[in-house]
Amino acid sequence: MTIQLITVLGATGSIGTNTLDVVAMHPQRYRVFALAAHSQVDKLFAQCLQHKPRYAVLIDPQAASRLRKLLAEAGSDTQVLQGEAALAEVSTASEVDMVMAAIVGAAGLRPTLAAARAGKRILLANKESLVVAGDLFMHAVRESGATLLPVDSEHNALFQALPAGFDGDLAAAGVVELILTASGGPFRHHTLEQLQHVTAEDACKHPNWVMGRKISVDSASLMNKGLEVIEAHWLFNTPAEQIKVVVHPQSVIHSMVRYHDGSILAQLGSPDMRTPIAYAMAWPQRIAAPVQALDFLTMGALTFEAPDLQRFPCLKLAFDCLKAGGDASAVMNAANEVAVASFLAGRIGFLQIPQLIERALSHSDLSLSSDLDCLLAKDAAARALVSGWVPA
Ligand SMILES: NC(=O)C1=CN([C@@H]2O[C@H](COP(=O)(O)OP(=O)(O)OC[C@H]3O[C@@H](n4cnc5c(N)ncnc54)[C@H](OP(=O)(O)O)[C@@H]3O)[C@@H](O)[C@H]2O)C=CC1
Ligand SMILES: CC(=O)[C@@H](O)[C@H](O)COP(=O)(O)O
Ligand SMILES: [Mn+2]
Repeated sequence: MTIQLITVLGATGSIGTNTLDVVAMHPQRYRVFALAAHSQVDKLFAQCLQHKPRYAVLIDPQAASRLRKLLAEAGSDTQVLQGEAALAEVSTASEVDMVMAAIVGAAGLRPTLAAARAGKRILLANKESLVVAGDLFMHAVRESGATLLPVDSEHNALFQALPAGFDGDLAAAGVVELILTASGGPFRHHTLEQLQHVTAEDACKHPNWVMGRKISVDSASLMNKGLEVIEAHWLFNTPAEQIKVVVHPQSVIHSMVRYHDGSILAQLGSPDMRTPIAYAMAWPQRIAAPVQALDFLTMGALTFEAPDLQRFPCLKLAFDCLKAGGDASAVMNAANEVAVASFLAGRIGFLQIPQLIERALSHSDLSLSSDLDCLLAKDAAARALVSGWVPA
């Protein structure tokens, strides 16, 4: 078996760490080419000692200098690169077979797009790449012949439940609709009054998944599901009208595909990202993943309910932006990133997140452009607007 080389963008995060768990379980199959992060030196240093990548990348120059010193003292051969351009370098190098795209937020777009343009096998966790620039990203994948494999648990489930070789023709595949499951987050039973007082710590206590702080807040506001609706639209060429969201608090069914003949195909599993990560790494084969097997006899009832758009308006905002097209989703995403960071920093309340996004959308001159520079300019403008509205 030939060993495949992987670059992990966002190596120190929740998805990055889970990816390295799967890599460590299959040393005869995978080896790390590069590990990249923003500024977490100590964690990246430990990962470099364990996985011995050829390159380590940090965005922050001081952090990169410190890592370089630590690795030299430890006698490591890993070379440290710094800055955004290095992310693209380690994602497009000719030796690289696959890129795990697990940087959080729109910051992940440029290197992931570079990997797409270079025709790599992309394991896509960074849903924001598709939310900001889905049209041009999918175009780049088609042009280069890159292989795009969804890691996000719902989209990985949909990919597994769609026919093999699905080419985006829903009617030909007999598909009626995609059904995304949502846990409902930690505030599923909260009233609007209670939602006024929740803290960042409350929001980061997801009932089923252990994840980074930004996506945890998105799950709590249902913006995560909104981002995922847009992600599903681009990945599976599915219009908003054929994407449904159902709240399923147990997070056992990861999503479903409804077919014309009345069949519904679902993918089930323990809520552990190492399953979709292993699936994407090995596809079309399957490899073992270090996850707990699902036990039907102890899991209890699986339940379903409709999402409440009054208490969680972010989901409706995302559907509206998808229907509007052009740069609306990029503006929404940028406003959400600033609002979530402000909430995590204790500067705004939870209910201000959708309010700030709505305000940003109504103050932006939305267009139907899908040009990268235009999208990035809209992203920057929305960030500046929302930052100006948040108390220091
Ligand atoms: N966590 C999960 O279970 C799931 C996550 N996803 C998606 O995967 C992505 C990653 O999520 P998650 O792992 O939870 O996030 P984390 O916050 O846990 O990790 C984020 C990673 O990105 C790095 N990073 C942040 N900003 C930059 C930047 N500007 N340039 C380079 N690297 C950067 C961080 O580095 P540092 O540590 O140095 O700051 C860290 O390695 C998100 O898009 C999320 O929506 C999708 C499905 C499930
Ligand atoms: C693990 C994963 O894919 C997350 O995106 C997860 O889906 C979050 O859960 P909810 O957004 O459904 O609460
Ligand atoms: Mn998900």
